[in-house]
Amino acid sequence: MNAPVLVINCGSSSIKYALIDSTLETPRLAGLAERLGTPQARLKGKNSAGESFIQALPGADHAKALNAILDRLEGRLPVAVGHRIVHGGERFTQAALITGDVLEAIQATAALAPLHNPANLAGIEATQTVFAELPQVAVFDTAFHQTLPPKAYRYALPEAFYTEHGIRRYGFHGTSHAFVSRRAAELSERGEGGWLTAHLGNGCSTAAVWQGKSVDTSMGLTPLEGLVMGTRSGDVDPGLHAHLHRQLGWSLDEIDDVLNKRSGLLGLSGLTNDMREIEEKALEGHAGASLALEVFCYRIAKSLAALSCALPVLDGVIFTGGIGENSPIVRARVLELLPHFGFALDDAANEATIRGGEGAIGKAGHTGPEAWVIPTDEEGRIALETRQCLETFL
Ligand SMILES: Nc1ncnc2c1ncn2[C@@H]1O[C@H](COP(=O)(O)OP(=O)(O)O)[C@@H](O)[C@H]1O
Ligand SMILES: CC(=O)OP(=O)(O)O
Ligand SMILES: [Mg+2]
Repeated sequence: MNAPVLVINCGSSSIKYALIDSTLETPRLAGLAERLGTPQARLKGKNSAGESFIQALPGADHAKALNAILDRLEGRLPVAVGHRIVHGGERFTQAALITGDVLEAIQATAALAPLHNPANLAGIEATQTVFAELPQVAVFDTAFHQTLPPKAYRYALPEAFYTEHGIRRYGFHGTSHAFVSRRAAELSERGEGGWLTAHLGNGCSTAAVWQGKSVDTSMGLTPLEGLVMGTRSGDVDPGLHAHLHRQLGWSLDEIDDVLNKRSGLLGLSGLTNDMREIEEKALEGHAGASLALEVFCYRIAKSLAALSCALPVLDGVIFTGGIGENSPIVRARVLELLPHFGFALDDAANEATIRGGEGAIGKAGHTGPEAWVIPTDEEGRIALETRQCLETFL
């Protein structure tokens, strides 16, 4: 089965797409429809020759954007569509062929990922209209973390919260943590062993992976728990909600909005959610940007140290995502904050590993835990799981 899979990652106002064949070749026919539903809506991407294009799609909705994407596939018809679905609850431990029953289950978890699942569902609906004959597969961010033991996934809350309402830690970015930990097992002489993974993009999370299985992770019931992110606060005192409500009169929607959309790097710096700009301004001496960078790195280090408790042996740490792949400053600062772990950073390798570079950034011959940069490939992994699902079910 060599025909390509169309991978779709639908957000509330954007659709990321990639057409991926079974060899996972690059450059890929891939792109992003953004600002959907506004006069500035546009499609930008790369054709199969690797050339960039931008196409204005004023006022386009998801369905219109999908039609424009279809026109950009250069006549290569996909064999299936693979959708990134952020929350799959406890039901989905692997990818699933999308049937009426599966759609209902995804709808039922929408309340647990209000920023992500409703948009994912809109994407499935629009895709089912535009690509009516193609099988559609759901690949879940939560699936890889379904191997967490109860001590890692249960909150210390009354039992009925879990048994009656499904309130537990689920974890996200599973395709990315799975991809980079498998890749490290291939690249490193240490093999599967125990790896800490740090996915640092707009959303950020860490995971502990023991012998290929996720055993703990920083995100929880929703993708708000854990690290400092672009606009998300990550962990705060749970008492904050009652305080904001009782003392300051904030509504639940306002609290949700500030923690998800106005906090993180943006909130701390008062400037931006973009790490490139944070680094630039911090270098110029901007106090807010410097603090944002410091808190961001400290919280990653603290999370990695905590997750190391889930591993019998620590073989190494892996950085990935837009920040993890491109920021030698963040990687160096995080490792400096973990002196007891015995990492040995090779400064030259760290500085040189950017823009899609893959490799070890620890000193050669060092016997302590390794440090790696591994570019993630969530789309490639979704295409692979989509193919495997088709082979099982069709
Ligand atoms: N050269 C760079 N240096 C530092 N940060 C970078 C660099 N390039 C990209 N980033 C950061 O990566 C983040 C986006 O990560 P990415 O994985 O692309 O996001 P998403 O989660 O939306 O896929 C942004 O904070 C961006 O500033
Ligand atoms: C789950 C999550 O945080 O996803 P993203 O990084 O795409 O926002
Ligand atoms: Mg990304």
